[in-house]
Amino acid sequence: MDTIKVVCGIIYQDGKVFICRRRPGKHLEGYWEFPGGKVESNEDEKDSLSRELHEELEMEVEIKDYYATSNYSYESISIKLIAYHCELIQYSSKLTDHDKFEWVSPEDLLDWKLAPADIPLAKKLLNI
Ligand SMILES: Nc1nc2c([nH]c(=O)n2[C@@H]2O[C@H](COP(=O)(O)OP(=O)(O)OP(=O)(O)O)[C@@H](O)[C@H]2O)c(=O)[nH]1
Repeated sequence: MDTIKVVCGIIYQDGKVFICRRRPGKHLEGYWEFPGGKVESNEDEKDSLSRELHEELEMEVEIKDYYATSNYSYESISIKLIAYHCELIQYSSKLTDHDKFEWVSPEDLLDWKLAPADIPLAKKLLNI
């Protein structure tokens, strides 16, 4: 089975975490996710995360430690979602692939309709 490697950021500001909702027309539209995107072949994961956050959100972060990896399998494809802790430097509120964003308390994360591979990352933040 093919595996898609995706990187995402667990981005904090004032104790809250950034999530955004995939816009209509996108795969997984209406689902919330930690932002990021596909890692291109031969691309470093952190470079990829910086690039995606800049392209999709005009967001700059300081990428900190590796956090965790979540694997999720569909019928014909698997997603390997690799997460890094990040600290926000700045963002512009511009959205391209998303139609909404929120800063949420970690304990409220599971109240949002998260994409399937993002759910274990949210649970790990809550130690459940
Ligand atoms: N974060 C996340 N991504 C997922 C999950 N399941 C899943 O298929 N994906 C896919 O992983 C990819 C994430 O990369 P991306 O954000 O660069 O995707 P995209 O749709 O903008 O890229 P594309 O326009 O090249 O398809 C998407 O194709 C997304 O649909 C999931 O549970 N969480």
